Amino acid sequence: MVNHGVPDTVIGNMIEAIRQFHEQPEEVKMELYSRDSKQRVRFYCNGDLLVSKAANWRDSIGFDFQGGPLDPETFPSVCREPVQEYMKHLINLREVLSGLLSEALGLSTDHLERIECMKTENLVCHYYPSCPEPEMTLGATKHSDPSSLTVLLQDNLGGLQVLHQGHWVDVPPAHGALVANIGDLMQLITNDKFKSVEHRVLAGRVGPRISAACFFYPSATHRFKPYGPIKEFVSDNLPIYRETHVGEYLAYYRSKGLDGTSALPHFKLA
Ligand SMILES: O=C(O)CCC(=O)C(=O)O
Ligand SMILES: [Fe+2]
Repeated sequence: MVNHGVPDTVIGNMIEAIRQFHEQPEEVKMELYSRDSKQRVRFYCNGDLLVSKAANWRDSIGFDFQGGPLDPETFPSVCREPVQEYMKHLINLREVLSGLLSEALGLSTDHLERIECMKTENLVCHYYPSCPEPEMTLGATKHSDPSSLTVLLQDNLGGLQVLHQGHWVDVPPAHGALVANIGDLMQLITNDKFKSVEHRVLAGRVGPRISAACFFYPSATHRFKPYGPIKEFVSDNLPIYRETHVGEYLAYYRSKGLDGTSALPHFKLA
């Protein structure tokens, strides 16, 4: 447990703003509708709809800061200020977490910062409508995140589960709490010392459920920089993974969709 420093009001405003965006008339949201991940601010339903076998019961609005700052004018006005305010705090939190994770790995405090593996952000704000037959589908199918680290804000409805020793375990919402999840890139660069967490979201009869996932990635200038297991973790062990870069990792991850299998084995050395 870490004091994340994001005031309750900022969290409350953010949840409310996401709700307001998604509860606008369809035609207003459609102005931002895009299935093109190069579109930096976009509204979409099921990022993996065209490659996945089953649809997830949710809509999303994404803000992709990976290519540098976004002009706030491009944000929908209903959520402009709350999103900007929330992201200011998350950027501070990223520094704290980056230091703590480096230390937990036995590296110098600034190690992860220096290799810039969580330098940029992609914020995705989800809306899971109430579902009349929740046992027939999922809010989000089993997956691990492709990022280095994800910081997740969820409202008070619950539904998030993590896979622990073969069992799905609820991550009950705690007022004002954020959840930090290790992503695939972190697992790759730590040569499995940190494991990315497999998780899913149940669909619920009670809704809407609102959440915001902030994915931290290497900086955009490092989109094609090779990342492989950090040398400190391969001195006693063999490297488990080959080098890859964010461009390649995300392209493979997206081509697969959230099909319930991890993208990481594809990058394993034989
Ligand atoms: O909505 C949630 O709690 C989880 C969202 C998530 O796993 C994701 O966006 O990758
Ligand atoms: Fe996720």
